[in-house]
Amino acid sequence: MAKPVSVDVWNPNGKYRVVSTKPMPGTRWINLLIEQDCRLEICTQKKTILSVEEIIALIGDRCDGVIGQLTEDWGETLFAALSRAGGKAFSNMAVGYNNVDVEAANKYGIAVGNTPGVLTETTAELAAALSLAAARRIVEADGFMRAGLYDGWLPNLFVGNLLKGQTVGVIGAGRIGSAYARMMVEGFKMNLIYFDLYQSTRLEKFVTAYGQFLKANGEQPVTWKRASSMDEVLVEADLISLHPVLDKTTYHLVNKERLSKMKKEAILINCSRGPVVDEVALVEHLRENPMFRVGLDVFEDEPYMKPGLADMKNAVVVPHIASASKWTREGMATLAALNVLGKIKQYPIWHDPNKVEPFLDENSPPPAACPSIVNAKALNLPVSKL
Ligand SMILES: NC(=O)C1=CN([C@@H]2O[C@H](COP(=O)(O)OP(=O)(O)OC[C@H]3O[C@@H](n4cnc5c(N)ncnc54)[C@H](O)[C@@H]3O)[C@@H](O)[C@H]2O)C=CC1
Ligand SMILES: O=C(O)C(=O)CO
Repeated sequence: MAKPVSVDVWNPNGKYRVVSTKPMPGTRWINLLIEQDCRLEICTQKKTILSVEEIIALIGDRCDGVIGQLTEDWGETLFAALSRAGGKAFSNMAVGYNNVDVEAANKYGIAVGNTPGVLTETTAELAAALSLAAARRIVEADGFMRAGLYDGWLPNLFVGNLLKGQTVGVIGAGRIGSAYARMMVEGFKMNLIYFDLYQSTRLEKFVTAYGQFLKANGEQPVTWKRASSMDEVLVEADLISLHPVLDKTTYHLVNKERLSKMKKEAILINCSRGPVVDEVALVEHLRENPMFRVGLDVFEDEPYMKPGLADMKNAVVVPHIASASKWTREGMATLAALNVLGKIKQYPIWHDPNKVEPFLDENSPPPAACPSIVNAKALNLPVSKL
C-alpha cells in the first residue's frame, strides 16, 4: 500500500472529484472547478517530482480527472489507475506532452489536454534572453563583478558577439520557434534560416515585409531562407535555437557530429526539451571550443546536469523557466483545469487551441468547451460550434 499523500481539499461536497498533482499559480482555476460542482484535491506533498505510486495513491478509488505536470510519467500504469477510478480526463499543465503515452490514454478512452496559446511569447522571450546572455557573456560578467574582480574598463574585457547582421537559425519553426525568429529578426536585425518539416509562410512573409521596410528606410534589408536540411542551418547560422517537439525523431537531434558542423563561435539555445541535445557530447564540445556558447533552459536528465556542464563558463543554465511569467503560468493552470472540467461535463473541443482568449477573460464565464485535447480525433470527440 502506498503511503497517503497530503492534499488540500476544496469544496468537499462537490459531485466530481478532480485531483491536481501540484498547487498551481492563481486562484481562477480553483474557482472555475468548484463553481462547477467539483471537489478539488490539490497535492501539497513536499516533494517536487511525484512517483507513479504517489500519483496512484492520489487518484484513489474514485477520480473523475487529474491535472498533472510534465515531470510525471503518464503511461499505461497511471491511465489504467485513472480508468479504474472512473476517470475520463487528464491534462498536462504544459504544451509539450512527451511525458504522456497518448496511445495508452486512447486505450482507456481518457482525454489528454495540453495548454497551447499562452506560452508562445513567454517561452520565446526566454530563448531571446538566453541568446543575449550567451552572446554578451552576461552571467560570466555578473559573477566577475560580484567577486570584486572589476578594477576598471578594459578594451578586451568580456568581449562577446554582435547579433545585428548575423544569421539566426531556428530548428522547429512552429509556434515558439516562429515567435523567437520574429523577435530576433525584428529586434536585432538578424537574417533568418530555418528548418522545419513544414513551411512557415507567415514567418517568411513577416521577414520579407520587415526587410522591405528596412530597405525603404535606407537600411540593409533582413533576409530569410528555408533550409532543406537541418545541417544547412547548423553550418550557416551564428545563433541557433531549438524549438521542435521531443519525439523519437528529435531525440539527440544535436549530437557530436552535428555540433562539429557548427561555427566555432556559434551560440546554441535549447528551450525545447533536454533530450533533443546529447548533453554529454555538448559538454565535450564546450570544453574543446571555449568560444562556442550555449544557453540552456532544459536538460537531458532533469533536474540533473551532465557532469562537467556546471563548470563550463561558456554555458548559461536556468532551471526550465521558459514559461515562467505570471500571466502564462496562471493561463496554463486555467486551461489545464478547463480541459479536465470540459471533458467531465462532456463539452465539445474548442475549434482552435491556439486562440484561447475567451477562456482567459476574467470578467466572463469561459466557453463550454475543452480548450485543447490532443487525442480528440482518436477519441472521436465533437468540435465546438461556438
Ligand atoms: N522550456 C519550456 O519551458 C518550454 C518548452 N516547450 C517545448 O517546446 C516545444 C515546441 O512547442 P510549440 O512551438 O508550441 O510546438 P509546435 O508544435 O507549434 O512546434 C514544433 C515544431 O517542431 C517541428 N518539428 C517536429 N519535428 C521536427 C524535426 N525533426 N526537425 C525540425 N522541426 C521539427 C514541427 O513541425 C513544428 O512546427 C514543446 O513541444 C515543448 O516540448 C514549450 C513550452 C515551454
Ligand atoms: O509547456 C511546456 O511544454 C513546458 O515545458 C512548460 O513550460
